Amino acid sequence: MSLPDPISPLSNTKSNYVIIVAGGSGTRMQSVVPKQFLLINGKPVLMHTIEAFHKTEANPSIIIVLHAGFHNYWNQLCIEHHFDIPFKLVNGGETRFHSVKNGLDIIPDNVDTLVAIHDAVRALTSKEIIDKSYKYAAEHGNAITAVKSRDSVRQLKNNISVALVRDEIYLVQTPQTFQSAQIKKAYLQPYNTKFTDDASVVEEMGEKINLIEGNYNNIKITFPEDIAIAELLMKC
Ligand SMILES: Nc1ccn([C@@H]2O[C@H](COP(=O)(O)OP(=O)(O)OP(=O)(O)O)[C@@H](O)[C@H]2O)c(=O)n1
Ligand SMILES: C[C@](O)(CO)[C@H](O)COP(=O)(O)O
Repeated sequence: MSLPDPISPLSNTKSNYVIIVAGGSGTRMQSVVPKQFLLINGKPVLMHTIEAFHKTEANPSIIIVLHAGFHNYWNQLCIEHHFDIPFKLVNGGETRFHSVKNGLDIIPDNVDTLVAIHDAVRALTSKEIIDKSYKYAAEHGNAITAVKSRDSVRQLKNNISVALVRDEIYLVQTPQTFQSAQIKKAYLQPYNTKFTDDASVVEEMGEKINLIEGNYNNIKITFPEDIAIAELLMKC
């Protein structure tokens, strides 16, 4: 376990990175501590997420983005749970965009590498999907995990709803993995509220966005009932 050291850059000892963003406050969860610290089957959500990346072939250097006020709390949790996977802690930002940017800042500029960006609260991603995303991004510049909509979809505009072609609708998840030069350049752009994920930031530069198959179990833990759902899904 590394101690909080938010400013020093990482040395380039490995070729892959993952930035796990855990800088949110979880307002919709309405829990006493932010949802990334809640327990799934006895272990904090964030630890499950880190473990998912640690057991991959990509074996990335792990950057955790957390609000400064929670660094000590997290380090205490690591001691309690005997959690010894190495990581680097970085301060969270005002929005998800700013948190990702803080993570990117400690990845050296002069290194041609791959960077996966992942929500701490998507603890149910899989080893296979993570490895596939690094491999695909290495060949094509980026790889964005997504699943096809299982429901019919309508768009509502000016009080008129229109059916969309369901087979053309994908629901976007994380990991979203990029060649480092591409994602670092994209995050030099000023913040825009339309940036709801990393693909939308890269797309703004005119880059093609490549979708790869995600998994339906990879829910974003958002509302109180999602903890119970995640516990069940993890046992499946
Ligand atoms: N300033 C922020 C806001 C969000 N996130 C992270 O981005 C991911 C997706 O965000 P979301 O599910 O919206 O988390 P919260 O912002 O915590 O939740 P809420 O919107 O309910 O407040 C989470 O892992 C969250 O910790 C972050 O790192 N920094
Ligand atoms: C990045 C993301 O998880 C892709 O689905 C999602 O856009 C995050 O959205 P939020 O508004 O930060 O919950």
